[in-house]
Amino acid sequence: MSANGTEVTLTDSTEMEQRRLESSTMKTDLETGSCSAAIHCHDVCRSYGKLKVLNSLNLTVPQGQIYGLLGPSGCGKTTLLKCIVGTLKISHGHITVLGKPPAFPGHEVPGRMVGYMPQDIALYNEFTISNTLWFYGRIHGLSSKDTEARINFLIDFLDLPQKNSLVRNLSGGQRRRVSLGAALLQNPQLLILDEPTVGVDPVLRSKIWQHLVDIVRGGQVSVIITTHYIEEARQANTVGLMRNGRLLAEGPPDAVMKQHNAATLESAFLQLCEDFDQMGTKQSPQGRLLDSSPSPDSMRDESREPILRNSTPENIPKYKADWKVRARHIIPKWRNIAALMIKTMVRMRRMPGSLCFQFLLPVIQICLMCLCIGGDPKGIDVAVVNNETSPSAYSRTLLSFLDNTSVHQVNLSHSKAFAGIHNGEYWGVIEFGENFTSYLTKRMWQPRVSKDVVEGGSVHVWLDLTNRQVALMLQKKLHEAFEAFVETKLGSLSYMVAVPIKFEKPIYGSENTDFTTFVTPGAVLSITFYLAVGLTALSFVLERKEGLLDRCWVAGVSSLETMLAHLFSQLFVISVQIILLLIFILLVFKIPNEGSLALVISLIVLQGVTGISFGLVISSAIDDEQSANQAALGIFYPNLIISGVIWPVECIPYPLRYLSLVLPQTYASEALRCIMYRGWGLSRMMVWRGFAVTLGWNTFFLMLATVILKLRT
Ligand SMILES: Nc1ncnc2c1ncn2[C@@H]1O[C@H](COP(=O)(O)OP(=O)(O)OP(=O)(O)O)[C@@H](O)[C@H]1O
Repeated sequence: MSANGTEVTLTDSTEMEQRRLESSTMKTDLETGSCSAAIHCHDVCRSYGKLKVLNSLNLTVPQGQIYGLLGPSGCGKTTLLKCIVGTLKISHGHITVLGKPPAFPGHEVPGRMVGYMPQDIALYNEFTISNTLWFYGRIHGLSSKDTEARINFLIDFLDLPQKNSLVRNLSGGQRRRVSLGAALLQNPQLLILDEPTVGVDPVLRSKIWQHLVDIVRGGQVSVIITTHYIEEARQANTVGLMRNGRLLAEGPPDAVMKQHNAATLESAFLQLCEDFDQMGTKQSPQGRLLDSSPSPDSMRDESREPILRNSTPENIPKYKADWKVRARHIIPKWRNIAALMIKTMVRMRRMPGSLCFQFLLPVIQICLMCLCIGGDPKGIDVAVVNNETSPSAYSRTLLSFLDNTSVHQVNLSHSKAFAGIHNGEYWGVIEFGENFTSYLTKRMWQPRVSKDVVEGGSVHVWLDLTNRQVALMLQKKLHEAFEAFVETKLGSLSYMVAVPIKFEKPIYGSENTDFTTFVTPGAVLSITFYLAVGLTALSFVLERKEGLLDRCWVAGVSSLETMLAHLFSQLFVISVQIILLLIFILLVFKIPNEGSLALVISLIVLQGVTGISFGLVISSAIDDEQSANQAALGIFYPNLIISGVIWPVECIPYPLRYLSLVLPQTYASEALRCIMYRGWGLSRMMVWRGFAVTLGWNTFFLMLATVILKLRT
């Protein structure tokens, strides 16, 4: 069938001839990059799970033309555009864009050659219009002068508000125009615009179309545009009418209308849909929804090939884009990393509250920990039953040595004291017999005494052992009080009643070491690690959800560059956090540091990097904030508990202890304790092992995140 000189129906034989041509000329064209079509899609299939969205689709966007891709909502237009720019992989078929498959090594698609405006707004809300355009200008390597000139042109052309206006304060239509501006910025050879005119007033819509007509006039620029306003696509050189993942027709708008004797493109499209539905009902009652066929080829249905097709011999594409390789530039570009880092800094500056919170949160956490964990309990109520009445009785002297900040003595009768402890009012009962002083004197001075003397000369203590920390403190305070009492009464002879075990000066650490001292190094590492995980895990998830990651990728930013830029920016935040943390633990809470401060800082920074890398893994693998949060929170307690941060690893039962040892913070916490409390350096195994394990995890997480991100973009 021929509607005019350029339109022919594709037959089986021409299809076969085309395939033959494709395979024979593939090599040459990949090498030269020459192709008369700006975009050529051949037999393209793409599914989301069982849902077949693109179904053996063939499409050709001629060089230097506007191609209007039309179709009802959900027919697969956006999916097709994503496959064309390379953010989605196709499951079957071939695509060439400007002569080579998308993401072909060395090809600037994705990159400077393509301007992509996704359907989602995909703009950073904290940016101004100017920040947005500068950001893409940097990525495309435009000079400052060119960027400035293009920004001024686009602001004027797209009728944008002042360039210092924040994106978050713009209306939906204004944002869409900024997004279009970002796609037009570098004057790309190919423009891929997904519904650029939605929410744009008719005057501006016609201005945008006029601009597209102007830019393709020279024959160098090609445009593929999707729109819901079918009639506006009459200004396109070619339209493609899509339905259920297939192209129903492709050709100049007038020819499409003429062929269907329709007065409007819309009615031509309606008629095509009806024809297609009739054919579909006869041939396939199930339609296209369920992909039950294993072979895409077997699903080819030639009767559903485009009814109109622009397929002169010159624009039959000669390629085969069977490239599994999605590598682009392997060596990261500093230009892209710098652009992404500047982006993060600008966003941080625009959110001072959030930045302060990020800086202060670790300090608040460590302060709370040092203040609330590890100290002695205070003001513990203890019932005292003293059956001695004399003011000079030893019992009174002994009680006077009991630390009264920790122990609050309540003098009671025996019955009231026991009633109180049973009612939970007191943590213990301390009782002295009526002859305590005389019996104790006998015990001190006489070598042999009866059991009754020993009994009567003892302090009797009943404890509520339901709170181990309180009970241990009471035992310790009673021992200290007794030692002080003996010292007072016996002076230089006090050794006579001392326990025959003498604790000499400690080799490492101080005699007054407390639980806070043990827990602080591990807590510092955990806090740094988890804050980094939290901040990172969400950032990528949100960027991906808003289409920002895809947009950067299409602009030419690789996964590795995204990772490195995020890592470097977060290092800045971590550095400030660590400086504040160290000031507080060393200067305010006086936690000792016998070792090298440089080693302490390095280990904490490296643990922060471990947190960032792990956050990157979470955000690369998970798509929504809730699941990312759950993953980050889910590992928090198990990791904290079995890393030996709060309780020694030596208490962990065996199979779990092996797991504990391979976790990122177990050896690192031990190493930090060795540096800070033993003053050890890198020559000690316990120190270098902490560094080695941390570095190992960093490398593993970063590689894993890069691979996941690469596979998923
Ligand atoms: N990530 C996804 N996972 C699963 N299904 C998806 C996904 N993205 C799109 N789809 C489905 O694929 C089909 C085609 O979607 P697509 O966004 O390509 O349509 P469209 O033609 O661009 O629609 P519209 O004009 O409304 O934007 C729809 O049925 C949609 O629900």
